[in-house]
Amino acid sequence: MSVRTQSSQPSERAAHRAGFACFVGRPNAGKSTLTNALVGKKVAITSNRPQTTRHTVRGIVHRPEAQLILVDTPGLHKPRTLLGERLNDVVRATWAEVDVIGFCLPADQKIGPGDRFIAKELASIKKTPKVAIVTKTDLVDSKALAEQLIAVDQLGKELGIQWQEIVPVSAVGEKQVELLADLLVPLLPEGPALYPEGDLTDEPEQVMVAELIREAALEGVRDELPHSIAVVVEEMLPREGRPADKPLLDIHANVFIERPSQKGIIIGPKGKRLKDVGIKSRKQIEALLGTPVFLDLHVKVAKDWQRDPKQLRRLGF
Ligand SMILES: Nc1nc2c(ncn2[C@@H]2O[C@H](COP(=O)(O)OP(=O)(O)OP(=O)(O)O)[C@@H](O)[C@H]2O)c(=O)[nH]1
Repeated sequence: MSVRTQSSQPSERAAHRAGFACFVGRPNAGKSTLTNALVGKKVAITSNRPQTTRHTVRGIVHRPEAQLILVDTPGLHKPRTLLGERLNDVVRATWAEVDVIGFCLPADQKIGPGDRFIAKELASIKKTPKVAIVTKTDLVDSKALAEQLIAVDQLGKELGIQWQEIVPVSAVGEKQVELLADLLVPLLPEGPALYPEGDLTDEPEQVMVAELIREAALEGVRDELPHSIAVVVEEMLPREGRPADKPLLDIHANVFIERPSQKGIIIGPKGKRLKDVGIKSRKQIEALLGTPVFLDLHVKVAKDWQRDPKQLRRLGF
């Protein structure tokens, strides 16, 4: 077993590398947080609720010797609806395309059926190199961490997966995040940068804005509601007639729910909840886009959108 704890210096003569990596793992494994920590800016959506990452968001790590493009996928899970099936298809398609897969397993939870389900699927993808990433190491002591590393090693042996590395990291504690990048880079193919320097993601801004609103709308709502919310940004336009040094971006977005009965939950008493969602997501959007924003939110009912292929397409799935 090779568990890395020290950063290595890139050799000066190393060829430039560029390629794609994706993090997989069960919901809440810490994939989005790790993507953010690697990229250094909020691009993927995190939440303490499972399955909030609906869109494939790419974060790009720029280095003098390499460009690492991170594809953040939703968690693979037992599909119960058409949306669930589509999400799993997205995950598998991503696995087949990338240069390296990072399998995230939280340090503070025993390896369970959810992890095994994903690991078995991973074992069937022979060609793509796989790195096991033990996340959230700040939540456990060194003894528990050592046990988890051994369990991950054994899981690989049991299923016939050869981990290229087993790397413990803490995205929140900023531990070993750079090391992880160091270890992923050599697994990428040699080649020039694929994106201009400075790009953090190629996800259309509107999709990222919609995700930020969705993230805010999910907070503090009932357990059954998260899967019933979708957000579509209808329009993003600079306000006309503003002085050049005081721009304002007008954003009009619709928050879709499945049933009229859910409206009250989203809007809250006297509209307070929706107002809070607007304030919170506006701040995030302003931070992301670097410009003051006027955010106009509307709640709409799209009946049973998770089960209706037409609605799914309209909502961007
Ligand atoms: N203490 C600690 N918490 C973490 C760490 N990484 C992630 N978390 C928390 O774990 C929860 C889930 O993290 P996410 O990054 O959203 O997990 P995910 O795997 O992307 O989840 P899905 O989008 O549901 O698949 C959040 O509450 C994070 O704050 C870490 O390194 N340390």
